[in-house]
Amino acid sequence: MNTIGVLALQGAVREHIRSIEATGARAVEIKRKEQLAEIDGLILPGGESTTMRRLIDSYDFFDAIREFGRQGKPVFGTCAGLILMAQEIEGQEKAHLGLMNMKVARNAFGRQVASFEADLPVMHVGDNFNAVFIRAPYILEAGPEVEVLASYQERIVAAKQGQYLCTAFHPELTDDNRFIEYFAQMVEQSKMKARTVV
Ligand SMILES: NC(=O)CC[C@H](N)C(=O)O
Repeated sequence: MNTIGVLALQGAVREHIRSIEATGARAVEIKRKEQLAEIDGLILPGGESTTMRRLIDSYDFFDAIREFGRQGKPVFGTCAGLILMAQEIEGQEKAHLGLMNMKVARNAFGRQVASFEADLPVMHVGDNFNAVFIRAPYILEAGPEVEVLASYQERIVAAKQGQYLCTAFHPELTDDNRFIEYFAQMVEQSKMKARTVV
């Protein structure tokens, strides 16, 4: 059985746990970096990226998460998690984990439309995915190795780069489990690959 962890320092953790369990995988709240050794994939949840970064540093997660990804293990960032994964953040001198070759803008849909829903076609996932946006970022620029999975009003809102996956919206807030199932498949494939290498 595959085990997927959710970084549980801040943000929408419980909803992700529920959606992971709906795929049949085991779900674990990750509160200490040592727990990363027990999981096959990691979710960085929505919340507040600056606060989450502060907690990542105080709990010494920074290098541990980067190393987790470098081993080829899948990491999925939603909303604030997407911001954490970007190599560049508009208007900020420094990025956070820098796992994906992309530049992102925070709170990018403006105040009036801070939260909204849209039904989007998502590559590999399917049509009419109910995307819930909450003070969402979007991807301003993506490098050639980044595959765009979904856009909304010509802004990129979901992407994949190898073992890294991210969404500006919150798939864990809907009952539609197709997105998390896609991530669970990435986790399964990376485990199979690791087995054949050994
Ligand atoms: N729902 C969310 O995760 C919002 C992200 C938040 N606006 C940030 O900049 O971190």
